[in-house]
Amino acid sequence: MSGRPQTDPVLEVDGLSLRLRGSTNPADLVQSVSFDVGKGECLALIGESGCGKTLTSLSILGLLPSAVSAISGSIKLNGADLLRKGERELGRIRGKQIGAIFQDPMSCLDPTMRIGDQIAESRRIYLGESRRVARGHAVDLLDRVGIPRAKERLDAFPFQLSGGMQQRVMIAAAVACEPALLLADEPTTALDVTVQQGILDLLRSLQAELGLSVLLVTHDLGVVADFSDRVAVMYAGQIVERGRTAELLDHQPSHPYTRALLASVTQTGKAHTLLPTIPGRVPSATEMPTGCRFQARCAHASPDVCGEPQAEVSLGPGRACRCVRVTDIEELRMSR
Ligand SMILES: Nc1ncnc2c1ncn2[C@@H]1O[C@H](COP(=O)(O)OP(=O)(O)OP(=O)(O)O)[C@@H](O)[C@H]1O
Repeated sequence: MSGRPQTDPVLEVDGLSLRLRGSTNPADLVQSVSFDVGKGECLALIGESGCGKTLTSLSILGLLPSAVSAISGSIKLNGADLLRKGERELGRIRGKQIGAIFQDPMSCLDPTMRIGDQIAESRRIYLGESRRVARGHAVDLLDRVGIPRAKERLDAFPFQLSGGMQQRVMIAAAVACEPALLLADEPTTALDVTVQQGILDLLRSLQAELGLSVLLVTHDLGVVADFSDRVAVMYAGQIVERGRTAELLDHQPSHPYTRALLASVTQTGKAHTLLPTIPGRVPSATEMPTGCRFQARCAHASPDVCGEPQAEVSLGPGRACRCVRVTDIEELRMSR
C-alpha cells in the first residue's frame, strides 16, 4: 500500500502475516500488513480490540506468543530484518534499538529492583558505561521525565511511586539507550485524564528532543489526533485504511469501517473517548471470511464484490483504502 513516510524509514513492515500454529485456515490473524515509520515521525496503528494491533507490535519485539508464528513478510529496523535474527541478537536489539512502553508500567519494571538500577542497567549492558556514569545518566533521565528530586529517587522501588510516576520511570527506561524506535502500546489508556495529558506532553517533547520514531498502538482517537503524524486503521488483522492523521480524522475517511468509527465518536459527542462499539463484532480467527472482513457489519456490503478478497485502492499520495466499493460509496455520499 502507498503512504510513505516523509523521512527515511526506520521501521519497515512488509507483507507481515501471522498465523495460529497448526491452523489450516488460510485467513490469518494478521494478514499482509505493511507500514513504515519514518525518522522522527509517529505512526498510529488504531482499531478495535482483537484487530491484531498487539500481535503486530509483539512481532516487532520478537515476543510473539508461542501459539502464533510469522508465516511471511519482513520487519526491517534500519534495513535489518528482525524476523531473520536469532533470540540472542533480538534481545540486544530490544534493549538498545527499540524502546517499548505499555499500558501497565509494572509489566516493564522489575518490582524487586531500585528504579535507578533499572535505568542504569541498560546503559551499562548496551552502551558499556561504568556504574557511576550510568547512574549519573539515570539521574538526568529521571529528571528529564519529570520525576521530582531525581537523585533521591534513584534508590526507590517502583511500588513507592504513584501510577503516573511509574509510567514516567518506564518511559525513562525505554529511552535510556536513545533507541531508533519507540513502541508505545496504549501508553495512556490506564491513566486518568489529567495524568494522560502530562504523559502525552512528555512523549511529544522526548520525540522532538531525541528525534524518536514512534509506533503508537492505541484505540484512543484523542491520543491519535494529539500525537501522530500518520495513521493506519486495522480491522480483523488487516490494514483497511491509511493516511495523514489530520486528513483522515478531520475530513471524510473512506473505508466504511473508519467512517463508522468516526461517526459513532461524533454521535457520542466525545472526540477524545475510546472507540465506541459498532454493531456486530470483529470475526474471530476461526470464522474469518475470505472476502472483505468487515462485510457482515457494513451497510454498503454487496455479496458479489465484497465476497472476494479486497485489494488496496490508492486514493492519492499517502492515502489508501481496502474496499472495492469505495468509489460507489463516495458517489452515493456526494449525491445525498
Ligand atoms: N496467544 C494467542 N493465541 C491465540 N490467539 C491469539 C493469541 N493472542 C491473540 N490472539 C488472537 O489474535 C487476534 C488479534 O489479537 P490482538 O491481541 O493482537 O488484538 P488487539 O487489537 O491488540 O486487541 P486488544 O486491544 O484487546 O489488545 C484476536 O483474534 C486474538 O483472539
